[in-house]
Amino acid sequence: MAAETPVLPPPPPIDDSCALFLDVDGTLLDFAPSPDEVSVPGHLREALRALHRRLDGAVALVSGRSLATLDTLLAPHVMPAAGLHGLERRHGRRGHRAPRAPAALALVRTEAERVAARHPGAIVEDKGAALALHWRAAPQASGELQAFAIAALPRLPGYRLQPGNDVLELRPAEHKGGRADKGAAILAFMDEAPFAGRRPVFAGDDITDEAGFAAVNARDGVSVLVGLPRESAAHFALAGPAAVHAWIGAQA
Ligand SMILES: O=P(O)(O)OC[C@H]1O[C@H](O[C@H]2O[C@H](CO)[C@@H](O)[C@H](O)[C@H]2O)[C@H](O)[C@@H](O)[C@@H]1O
Repeated sequence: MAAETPVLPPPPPIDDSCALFLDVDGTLLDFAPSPDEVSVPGHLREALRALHRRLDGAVALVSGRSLATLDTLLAPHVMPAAGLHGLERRHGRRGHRAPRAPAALALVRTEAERVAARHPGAIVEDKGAALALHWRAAPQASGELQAFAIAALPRLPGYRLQPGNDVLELRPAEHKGGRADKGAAILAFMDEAPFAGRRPVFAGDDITDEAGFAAVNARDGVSVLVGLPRESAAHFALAGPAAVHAWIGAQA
């Protein structure tokens, strides 16, 4: 008989010694049929602003979205953030840009769009250096889109597949020869004020968030899996974005 997925306890309250790292889709925001259809509730903007003040600025978004998209979603609030699963990072004047897209990616995108066009609701999201093939609103496209991405991978040297929630991405594996994942991004923030010296806390829902969980666990931090129970390195769990909003909105 297969071992049951353990039921994880809720995370402890966020206190003033924490450095808080937050995934976006599926953690702060409810999923929508397409990337452009998400909505950011007013109370969430307020909670993020209040936390930013309370933790002396030690709050960052750690997302698969691009920094430009995160800024648009949260405008006018501009937060420290890592985008494209750690391929880009911004903290004031520090951080690094995403690598340039190789010329071959443009042709791969055009071909992916042709595949997606056969399935109403399927979406190709151009994120610059990364390309995401979405099937949330077109589940029947899942097999064809995944097969396309797997077949296209050898045409993009240095790229790898990034699975996610009803999505498969083609993305650079590394950046400037170094690790480019959510864990590396969190550790880079933790080397900088005002994050340094605090206890890292990271909440996320997806496979890409596992690298973040491992990073905060290694620093005796708090790792929070959001959503349905599954095998994970996280030590704590919350049921979904509404529970995350209540947690980050509560005073320790
Ligand atoms: O790391 P995250 O901040 O969670 O970003 C992961 C991906 O999120 C977006 O896609 C997901 O959310 C969409 C909107 O709810 C949904 O339609 C899609 O099915 C999800 O996979 C975003 O579009 C991707 O670029 C991010 O990598």
